[in-house]
Amino acid sequence: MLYYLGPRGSFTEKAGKIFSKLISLPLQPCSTIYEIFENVDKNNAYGVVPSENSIEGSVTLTQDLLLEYDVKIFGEIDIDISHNLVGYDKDKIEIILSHPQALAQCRKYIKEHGWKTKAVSSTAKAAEIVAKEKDERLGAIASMEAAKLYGLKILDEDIQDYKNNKTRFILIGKETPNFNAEPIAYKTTIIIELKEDKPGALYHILKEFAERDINLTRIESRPSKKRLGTYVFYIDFESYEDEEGLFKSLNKNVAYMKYLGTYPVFGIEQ
Ligand SMILES: O=C(O)C(=O)C[C@]1(C(=O)O)C=C[C@@H](O)C=C1
Repeated sequence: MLYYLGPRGSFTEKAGKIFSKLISLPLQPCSTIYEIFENVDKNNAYGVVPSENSIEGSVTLTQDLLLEYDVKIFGEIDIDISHNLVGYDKDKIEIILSHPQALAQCRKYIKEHGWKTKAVSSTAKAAEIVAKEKDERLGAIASMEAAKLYGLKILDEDIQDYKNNKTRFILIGKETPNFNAEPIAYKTTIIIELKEDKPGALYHILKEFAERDINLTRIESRPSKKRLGTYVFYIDFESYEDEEGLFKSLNKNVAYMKYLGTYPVFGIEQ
């Protein structure tokens, strides 16, 4: 089974459909990202979750759960995200419902109209609620598919604050799946915690990558949640032959390291 953030018509479903073809598994909707991680971990299943967006940055819940749960990343895909205002009548709208990431990606547009906002579990859930409530004062930010599925009008198209909007989705699981297509690249993700807070501590980590000519594609810090001002670092890098050698050297300078996997990146036509 391949779990995704539902209901039907969410952007995660779009990514889910692609992964579902790639690993030949049926899709099953979940109502939260938490529920996806739970199902993947308990049922030895797969899940597709948003990991970062080109406007709003990290999906922080996904990042935190990658550290908490015993799951690995097995694939990655970037999806074009075009948000739409959906509902009944634009002039009557007072409150906009959507996923917090979508509300943030359309922050300027919402502010220009002076609407209030309400965060819900996904863009498709927002459309579903607006359709059920049949209240003209409500609008949703959602996909065109969601508008069609839930019988709402598309009142404005492509409303995100920056046009070239993309979200990166990852495939999570416990065991390496078989893919029936060729990737465009391979990547590795690790999470590290520095040994001590001293001058050059992060430099000594980054030096290991620089000396081996490894291209980092992301470095991001999240609070360690142990003490204010202490962090864990999420590092993505392009595939490298001698990972064992690299990890051995890194281990000398880190208090903790979690390997999230070396996985294929797919570039599927959308
Ligand atoms: O709400 C949805 O449709 C989702 O699939 C979630 C999500 C996200 O969490 O980033 C996915 C893509 C967009 O960036 C907006 C929302």
